[in-house]
Amino acid sequence: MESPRLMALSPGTCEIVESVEEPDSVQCSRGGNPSSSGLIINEKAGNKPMLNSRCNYSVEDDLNRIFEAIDLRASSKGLGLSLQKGTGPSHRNALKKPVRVGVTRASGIGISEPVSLKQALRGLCLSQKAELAAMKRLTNPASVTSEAGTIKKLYRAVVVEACESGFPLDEGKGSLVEISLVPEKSALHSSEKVTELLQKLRTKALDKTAHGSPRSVVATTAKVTVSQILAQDETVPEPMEVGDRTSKKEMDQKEKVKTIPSLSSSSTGNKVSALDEILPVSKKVGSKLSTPELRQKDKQKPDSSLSSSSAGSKISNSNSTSPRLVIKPVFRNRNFVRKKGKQVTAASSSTSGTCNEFDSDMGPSTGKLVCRTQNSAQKNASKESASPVSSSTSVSIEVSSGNMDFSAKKPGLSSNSRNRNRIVGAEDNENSRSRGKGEFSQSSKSSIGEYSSSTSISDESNLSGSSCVGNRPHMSKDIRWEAIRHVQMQYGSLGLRHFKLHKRLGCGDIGTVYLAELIGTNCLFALKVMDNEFLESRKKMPRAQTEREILQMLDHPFLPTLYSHFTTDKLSCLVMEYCPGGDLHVLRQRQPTRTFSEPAARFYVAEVLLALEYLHMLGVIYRDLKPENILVREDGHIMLSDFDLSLRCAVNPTLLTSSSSIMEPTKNFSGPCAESPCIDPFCLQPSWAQVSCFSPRLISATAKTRKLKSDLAAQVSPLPQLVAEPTTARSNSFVGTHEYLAPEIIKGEGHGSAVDWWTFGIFLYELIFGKTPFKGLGNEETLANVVIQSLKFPESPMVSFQAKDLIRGLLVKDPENRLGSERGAAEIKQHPFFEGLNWALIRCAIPPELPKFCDLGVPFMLSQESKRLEFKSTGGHLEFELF
Ligand SMILES: Nc1ncnc2c1ncn2[C@@H]1O[C@H](COP(=O)(O)OP(=O)(O)OP(=O)(O)O)[C@@H](O)[C@H]1O
Repeated sequence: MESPRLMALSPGTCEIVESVEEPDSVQCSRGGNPSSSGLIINEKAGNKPMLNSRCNYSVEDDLNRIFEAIDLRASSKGLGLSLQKGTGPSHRNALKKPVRVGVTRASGIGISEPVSLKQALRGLCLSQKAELAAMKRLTNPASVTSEAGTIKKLYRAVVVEACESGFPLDEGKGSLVEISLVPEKSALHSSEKVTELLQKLRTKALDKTAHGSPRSVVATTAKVTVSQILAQDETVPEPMEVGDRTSKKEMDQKEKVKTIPSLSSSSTGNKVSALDEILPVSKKVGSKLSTPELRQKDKQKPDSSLSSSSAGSKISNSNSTSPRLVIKPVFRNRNFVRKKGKQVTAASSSTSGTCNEFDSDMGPSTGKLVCRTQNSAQKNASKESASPVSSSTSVSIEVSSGNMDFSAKKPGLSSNSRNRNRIVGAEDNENSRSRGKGEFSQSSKSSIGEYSSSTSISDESNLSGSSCVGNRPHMSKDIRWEAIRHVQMQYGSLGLRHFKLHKRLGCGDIGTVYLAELIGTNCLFALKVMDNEFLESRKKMPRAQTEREILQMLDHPFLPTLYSHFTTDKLSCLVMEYCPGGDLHVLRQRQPTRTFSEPAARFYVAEVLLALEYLHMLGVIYRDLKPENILVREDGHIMLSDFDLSLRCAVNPTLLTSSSSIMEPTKNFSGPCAESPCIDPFCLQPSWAQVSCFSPRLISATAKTRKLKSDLAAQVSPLPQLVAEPTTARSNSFVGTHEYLAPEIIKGEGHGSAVDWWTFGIFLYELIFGKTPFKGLGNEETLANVVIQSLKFPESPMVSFQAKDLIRGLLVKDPENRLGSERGAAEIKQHPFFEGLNWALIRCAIPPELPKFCDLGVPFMLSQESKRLEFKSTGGHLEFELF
């Protein structure tokens, strides 16, 4: 039977397919119609979801019950839960065996004792921040109601099925208990052009692979551009794909209807920030504005409506003949995901929504051109003068209808081109989309953003309140909160007029960032100014909204704090934490060798990893990792910035339990023994060990003993594993930066959080080797290389085996076999490259030394004598000028 929700989807808006799979938490928190709740479990069994009462369930209680149930069954047999390989539908689950966590996991949680979620998280070695994030999410009333309800049902399902089947959990052929608390969400969105391109590319790659060794493939493809491939392919008939695809599509459609009956229609709600609610509406301001403090009146506008969606949740029990209990989400079948992705890709290609933006992005905008020119000038200026604020500096913003014209004037500046693979949206128009980086970046890899509003899954319940003030525990003592509050209280609202702009820090795809001082407070902020009309006309409003929504959620030492945001009739502004150290791209170039030492790289990637882990736990797939987006704080620690290309999706906390299986998956370790039993005579590692054979030879004897002990401990006492990252979320958006794009994005196969681990691998590679691994002569070649070319390491600098092994594990082209794809950041943290790193205390670690000429000369608190900017009205344009 066709789901009414599925029918409600608008044709081609594949993202809605994703957005409708919102957990029922949304329903609960919004008092939504219970019938539209996505939960379908037990309904057929007559167990009506207790929609009212379930809001009171405690996650911990439910988890405890699960653990108790597991414990009972396990202990009654005197065995731990055992994972046995099965066949059929649940076979895949056998492959999803968690790699056991080391010693630390043995404490805190155990199967023999019921444990709380908090304990479980602790035991899983999650960093405190990550733990807080997960706890916060789970203690969020909306999440609790959803997840507690779901867990309860899962619990029932486990117990009922176990009882009915008569098989205890540890008996029979398989006892993997895999519990997904919420369904995966797929943001299906595609670029027809790129999909088509890569379809051909892939066909070509396969042909090549079939006809030669990988090495010869590499050698050949290095010279073949995508256009050449396409040109050749035009003469070659497509191999029966069309018919197949149609029938596949139909089958997929049926499958989708059959397996996802709970797809719900998306709902849209207007979101008015708490700040906006609190603040009175100022007088509407005209196009002419004069001095910032006196004449600028910001009209506080309610935030644009955010597309919200509710989602269905489905938990299907495997009807395997074996006594396995597998409770897994619909999209666990990744083949299905792929099919679905393709199907939606095909469907969306008939609509213009996505492509419109893609196309519109191709055209150069006046604003962007001006911005680029000026940026070049400014970049040069930063070379010539280390002084961040010079008296001769002039920064102006011009806002004209439809276009945003940013300009920064510095006398005597020459252009300094630093285009590195710059395109956004179209390969043939790369120069039109240059992204200025202000003084910080001297080179930039522009982000590709084929994006539609539906990709952004707005979920108000996920936002920790729209007020940005005072709800960031880790920054609660920050005087900047007080400063903002003070101004708000004094003037009733916060607006542009309360800031003086000192200089432009850089401009991106959707706005320009200024170093701004809150007048009268001496506090500095990074003020991101976006032109509403420009955003609307370029269909970039969803990106701006996504960024703001994500920023509002963040509370992490390696992520920016959003202090406030306000909207006038012309501009949208984000008041963010200012990061004075520049970005890692520039910092790398300022290293004597233009590369970071391995310890320095390890430090930076470790902090980035924690930030990504936190984001994933919040249901954010970052998608745009690159050195340019890693800003350096005053204290040398990092801050991941720029979230407009991020994907919001449901977190899919998964409890993976396996036990006696001592054959831990080694596929994620790409050492010589990763794929098959080790035949290396020097390999001392037992065949069941989870590390590749290089470990015994490279790690210390103590570390080796510790490892073996922990492995043995894990063997005796296997523990359930909580994976709280969106490992199965899916999107088909074509977003990212060429050199950093994951193969699955390029191929348009649908991607999930594993793209962040791919970019993480490229990122580490670039920090260490000073270049990205697949860069071609042009963007097309780069894309082709990403998909086809095998990974190679330069001979210099000399890099440890661990570093290379980590990169190899991350840069696995198949996302399913990529390190991190199964258990997220936890998997990566355990890699020997990070051996000895104290994750919890990394904030207190001493960061790599910053070059003296870093932009740290800008005082955190400006002196009263500092230069200031004022608004100036010039014929309909809004200008800020330094005088
Ligand atoms: N909080 C901050 N502190 C200091 N500089 C910042 C801050 N945020 C942004 N910048 C600078 O401003 C520039 C523009 O940032 P922004 O996030 O708008 O765009 P972007 O990173 O260039 O990319 P995109 O076009 O994808 O948005 C950045 O390159 C960075 O150098």
